[in-house]
Amino acid sequence: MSGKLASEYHSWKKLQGLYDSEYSTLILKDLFAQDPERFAKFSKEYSSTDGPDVTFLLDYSKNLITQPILDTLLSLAREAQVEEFRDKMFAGEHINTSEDRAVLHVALRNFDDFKIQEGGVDEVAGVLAHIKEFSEAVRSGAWKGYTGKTINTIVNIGIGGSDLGPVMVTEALKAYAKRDLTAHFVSNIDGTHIAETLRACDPERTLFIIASKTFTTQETITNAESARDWFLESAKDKAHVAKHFVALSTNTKAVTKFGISESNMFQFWDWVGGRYSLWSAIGLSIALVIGYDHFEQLLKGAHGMDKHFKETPLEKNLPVILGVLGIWYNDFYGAQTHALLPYDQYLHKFADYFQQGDMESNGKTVTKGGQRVNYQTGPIIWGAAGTNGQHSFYQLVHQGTKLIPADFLAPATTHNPIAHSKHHRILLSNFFAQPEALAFGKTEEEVKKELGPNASEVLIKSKVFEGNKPSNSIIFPLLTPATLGALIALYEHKIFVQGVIWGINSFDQMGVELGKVLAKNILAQLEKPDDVKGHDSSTTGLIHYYQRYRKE
Ligand SMILES: O=P(O)(O)OC[C@H]1O[C@@H](O)[C@H](O)[C@@H](O)[C@@H]1O
Repeated sequence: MSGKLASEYHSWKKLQGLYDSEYSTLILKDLFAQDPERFAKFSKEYSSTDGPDVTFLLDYSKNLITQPILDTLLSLAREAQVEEFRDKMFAGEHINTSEDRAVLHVALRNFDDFKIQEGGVDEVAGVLAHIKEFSEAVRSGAWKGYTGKTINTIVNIGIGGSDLGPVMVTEALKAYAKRDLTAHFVSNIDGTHIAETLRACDPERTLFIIASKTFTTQETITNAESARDWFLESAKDKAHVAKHFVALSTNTKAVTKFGISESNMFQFWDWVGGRYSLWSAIGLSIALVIGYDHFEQLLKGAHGMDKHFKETPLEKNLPVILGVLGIWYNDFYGAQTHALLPYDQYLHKFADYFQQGDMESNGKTVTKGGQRVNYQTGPIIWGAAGTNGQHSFYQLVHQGTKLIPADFLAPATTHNPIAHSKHHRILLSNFFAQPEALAFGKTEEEVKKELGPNASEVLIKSKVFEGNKPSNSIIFPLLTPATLGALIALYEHKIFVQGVIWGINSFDQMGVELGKVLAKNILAQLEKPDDVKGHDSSTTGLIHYYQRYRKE
């Protein structure tokens, strides 16, 4: 972020010119026909340079680009000082300017490789050791509940970044899970969430993990208090809380006030953003479910990607390539959304996770310098696991009027090769087929030939696929903890690159505050109709309607 609006950059203007003059000739079918080397030119294999072996292929050849367009997109990244800002992030500079904070989730998975200056960074190893010791004690059965029984259930109580990362990763790495330890995740303030979860829990064998960076989040604290009340109905003595409640937080004072002792608190620091916190103490539930060693592999896989992002020239830098391709569609093609489509059931929460990761980071209208942008910023992120999506929303992606750039992800091999991997081969055939269909479509001539001479004009038209829909494909050998770590870090850095180009602060989240303030005010007015004051007629009418049915 050089203080300019992105649209003021020379490369931005050049891209607009390229779009205007070449848009109509950017036809994937032609681009592939013209250049037999297109796949070789526009695909890259990632291989980690240290730590656990991670490799994957990123194929970005099915994008509406030529080499000059990609070069100009990379010039834009350079002009926006992506490299300088990346280096500032890794150096611990306070690039989260509105909150005057460093942005150092990379320090949580650094293992002493990069030199990072910031208070707390030297405590990371100690917290990891605490996570290791505690998770091993619980998993081995050495940690006992208040009646001397082992723990067989964990309940992570958190929301947003204190929930979505652990949920996504524990689902993604279920193949590595300890099967006799059940994990629940309670996030919603709706009492149904905690009530239904507690029905499945035995107070003598349940560990509650209260995950909250601030330890002030209304949903989390209310759910935690209800869990504690439920626990004490059986345990009676408050002293037993120590064996069944731990906290993950930056706020020691609030944690101890809640009744959790400091020795059962896992610390992290204000330079860890909530949506970047699964690598921190917030990952305790992950370590409990998959074991500390696998958790460390996850971190090391991410570190490998950090190294790639930090040290690779922009032309070969995968997060940068994904970032600028996203800008091309978002800002020049006018695409509103971006779909994440993993062909892996284990990754069924991947898009949910990056809804917060991307949309809370880059859903901003004002630059770091306080100017209103005159271009689009963060896209709407959505998606679902393949092949389920094919039977629901793909119709619109293929034949609707909207351009939806998509990323397809899949493992070449599966943890569950049932029926001699028949399922997996069918899954992968769809993973290969969908981007092909999106890119190349089906012409009217092809449809006519298929339907024969008697087909009606209307039927023919309805079966045409215009194609020319862009996508990236990412294929990796197997979904291991280290591979998942690298993939998450890939997307984190993509989001970073885009935020720098748009000139926004990707690391605050002021936009979630107003609703919280209004809800607090309304909560105090819910009892009596006469208390309802200061609202528009719609809000007042809605609250009055509720009051007709209100119960204790
Ligand atoms: O971990 P905490 O402090 O309870 O916060 C949970 C979430 O709270 C939300 O309000 C924030 O927008 C998220 O970024 C955050 O992850």
